[in-house]
Amino acid sequence: MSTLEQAIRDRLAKLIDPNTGKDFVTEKSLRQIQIQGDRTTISIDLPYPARSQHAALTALIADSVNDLAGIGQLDIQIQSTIVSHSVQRGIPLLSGVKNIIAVASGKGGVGKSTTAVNLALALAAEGARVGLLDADIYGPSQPTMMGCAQQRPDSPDGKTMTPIEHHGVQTMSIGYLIDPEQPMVWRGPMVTQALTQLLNETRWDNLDYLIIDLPPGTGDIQLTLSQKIPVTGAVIVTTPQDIALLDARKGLKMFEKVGVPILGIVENMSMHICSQCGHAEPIFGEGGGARMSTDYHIELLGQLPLDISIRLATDAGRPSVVADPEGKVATIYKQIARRIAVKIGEKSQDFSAKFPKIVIQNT
Ligand SMILES: Nc1ncnc2c1ncn2[C@@H]1O[C@H](COP(=O)(O)OP(=O)(O)OP(=O)(O)O)[C@@H](O)[C@H]1O
Repeated sequence: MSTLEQAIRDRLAKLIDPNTGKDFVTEKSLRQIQIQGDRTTISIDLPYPARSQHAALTALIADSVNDLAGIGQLDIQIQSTIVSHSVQRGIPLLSGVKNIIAVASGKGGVGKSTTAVNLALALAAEGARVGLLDADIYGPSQPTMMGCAQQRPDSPDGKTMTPIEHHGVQTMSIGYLIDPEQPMVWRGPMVTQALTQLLNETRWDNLDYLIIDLPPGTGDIQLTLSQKIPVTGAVIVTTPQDIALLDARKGLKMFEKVGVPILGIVENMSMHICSQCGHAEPIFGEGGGARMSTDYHIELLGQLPLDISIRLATDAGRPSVVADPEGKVATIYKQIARRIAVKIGEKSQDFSAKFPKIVIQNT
């Protein structure tokens, strides 16, 4: 290793990636340093998608090494590689999907589907390949929120379905297959079967992340699903209200029971901001998510205001991250999505596909 290469490595070993809080050497994202004549190329390979961060990271790295003697013309290349991470023991990974993120809530109406759809869009905006499975079988709202309620999935082989791609996300929902006017009167085991079928019989195309919008609650359906689906981590959506928090706590316990790690809590409808005067009022209480996060040592990933623009955007089939990508709300969703991706990137990798299966036979 040349003196210059060592000097660059030493600088990057002290430089903190603001997204992970770790230096570039510890987070193993420094892939290569190439010095050819008066040209230096530094290649960074991040474990999380970060298109919106490329300019800031490039400037940060350039600033930290620019003064080194002999660096010449500096070229900083940043890319992301998302790999599969471990899931519950004994459950095989799903073909075409690297990581599954379950979005859950203890009770209905807290904004779980709105959060799931915006997180999926935020990860896609950062450059990841993303899918969204609407498992909210009693109230499939994703087709409307994603603006593709009129579409029907194709089944070229008559056995599997091609997901419907919209706003850059591959989607599947029971809502595409049933008459939305007909109430669903399915019992627990039928729901679980329908959902696992929907998940397994969709031809997910090389996804980095599949977001699953789980049915609300913590009953048998949710428990069975979390035992059958290979989940990398779960996100719990709650409002700051006590009752919603009590239910969210049950959600935490449920995932703990089946060995699914909790990536964090999203507090929705944290504060109402008056569209007329800008006055902020905590309609659903204050600080609940933060208390829960402290009590259970779980990260509070972010807080969304109760904002009419969020409802209008999802009703119109263009969720906030698509409708106003640089707006305040989209920025919060993108921050939450990045935190989730970083947390997944820190988890241990799943090597099951890389190692041969060892079978010990008794003779
Ligand atoms: N932060 C917010 N500000 C304003 N409206 C919101 C917000 N979050 C969600 N909503 C609206 O609240 C309603 C319920 O949201 P959503 O369908 O996402 O909840 P849910 O928890 O998935 O409900 P369910 O599980 O019963 O389907 C929707 O009309 C949505 O547009």
